[in-house]
Amino acid sequence: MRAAEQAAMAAGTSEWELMRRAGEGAAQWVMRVAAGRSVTVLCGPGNNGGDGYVIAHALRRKGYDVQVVAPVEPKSETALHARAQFSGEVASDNWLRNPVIVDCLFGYGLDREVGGAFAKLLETLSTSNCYKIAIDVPSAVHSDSGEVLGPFVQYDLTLALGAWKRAHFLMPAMGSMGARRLVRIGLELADMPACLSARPHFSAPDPDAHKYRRGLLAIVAGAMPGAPLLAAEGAMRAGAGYVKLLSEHSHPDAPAELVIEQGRFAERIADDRISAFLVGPGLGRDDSARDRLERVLARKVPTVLDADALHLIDQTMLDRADPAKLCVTPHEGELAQLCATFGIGAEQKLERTRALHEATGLTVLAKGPDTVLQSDVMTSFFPLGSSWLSTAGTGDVLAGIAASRLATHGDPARSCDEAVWLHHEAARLASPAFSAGDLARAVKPAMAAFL
Ligand SMILES: NC(=O)C1=CN([C@@H]2O[C@H](COP(=O)(O)OP(=O)(O)OC[C@H]3O[C@@H](n4cnc5c(N)ncnc54)[C@H](O)[C@@H]3O)[C@@H](O)[C@H]2O)[C@@H](O)CC1
Ligand SMILES: Nc1ncnc2c1ncn2[C@@H]1O[C@H](COP(=O)(O)OP(=O)(O)O)[C@@H](O)[C@H]1O
Ligand SMILES: [K+]
Repeated sequence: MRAAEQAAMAAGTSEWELMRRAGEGAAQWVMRVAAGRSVTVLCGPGNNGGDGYVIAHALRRKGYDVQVVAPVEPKSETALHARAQFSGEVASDNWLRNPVIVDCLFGYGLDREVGGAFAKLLETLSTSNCYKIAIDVPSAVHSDSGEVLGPFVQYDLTLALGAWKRAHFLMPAMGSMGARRLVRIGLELADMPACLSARPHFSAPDPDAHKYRRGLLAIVAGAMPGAPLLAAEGAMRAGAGYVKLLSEHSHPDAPAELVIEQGRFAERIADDRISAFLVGPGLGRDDSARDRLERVLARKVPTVLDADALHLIDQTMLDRADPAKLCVTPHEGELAQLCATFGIGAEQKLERTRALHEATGLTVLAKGPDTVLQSDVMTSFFPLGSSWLSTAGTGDVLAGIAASRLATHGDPARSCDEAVWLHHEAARLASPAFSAGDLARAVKPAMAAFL
């Protein structure tokens, strides 16, 4: 963000002009929400506070009753300029008298725990029943890590200025932001190493399609039958032309359209029409599970690794595989396990995800409310999914969808990206209180949203 702002300034746009665009753009949103009600703007010492004075000035010009509360005077030259323009009341007390509060205490310049008068203001804000708007990021949020460094405030609306920051898509910060909207200020944001995933687009199968051309997915079953069946239910609706379950057991409850192959595993996986594998859900962690995983990895076919496979995989197996064709889909605990296996010391989710990719070459889809995808080219973040997804088996469904997409085109990063969107849309359609089976069945109508 700083680099993009520096580039804009080097090209002739002043910092004041950027602040004016940011503040006036944000003020449009504030007015839409306030709809004539009185507004209090909290202004801090830096340029986030500067934005606050621009917002206050813009509201006042439109006839709004505006109170500014600022514990200290601005420190930066541009913020002082903004302060000088605002001719209304500026108080330094802790009395927030209006029904709409705009928080401009700190933006991405927050670099330490919030204390003193600023913390008191945020505490007052947290207990007030007013409508709360955060400008750029909530003021106690560290914009790079998503950590909350002060009193926790639940906002109704967060207006990101110029570009999304990482904290807009990382927990715990994202959980405090309410609705999130982006205010554009004309920055060039090409070649960013991180982005918000763009909605994917799917097409109907080609006119000359047949089941193998559309992709044959082989799901490796193991000790527990439920998880691979859930994965298969998702996979059959996510694009692959043919989904098979390779299993030693019979599955009397399996749907008729799911082909179950029993018999010698080595022969089954040798079929060169298989365009992707899914290994892990229900696999187990014994020697037989390890043996199956090793054999699949040695095939060097695009593969999704989930659940038990994430506990079994190690460097020796990876040395015999082609990591560029593999994606792993860990939840928090599995990510911790993978980091332990591959000697990664990072603490935070984003750093762990990136370090795991760096160390292994695997495409990493780190699941959770703040899902992060790390591939060779990009870190991707996603809009928030339904919190009803927090139920057992939904990860198996996600793995099935990702493997199905992988079977259709063979690109691990694209598969994971598409799978998150399909999973979220299926969850939206199946909500509320769905089971993993309901979710898998909702993948079919979810597909329609992306055609
Ligand atoms: N630089 C630019 O070109 C633009 C910046 N904009 C705004 O500027 C913000 C960033 O501005 P700044 O870099 O000035 O940073 P901030 O306004 O976020 O705050 C930094 C100031 O707060 C102090 N500070 C940090 N943590 C503190 C704490 N815990 N307790 C007390 N004081 C603390 C710092 O010493 C510094 O004085 C963005 O978030 C955005 O709102 C926008 O106006 C768009 C243009
Ligand atoms: N609170 C939440 N909000 C949004 N998505 C969630 C939430 N909790 C879990 N999820 C999603 O639900 C899925 C859970 O996967 P996982 O933990 O592997 O479950 P399981 O192993 O039971 O299948 C993941 O896709 C995750 O991103
Ligand atoms: K803020």
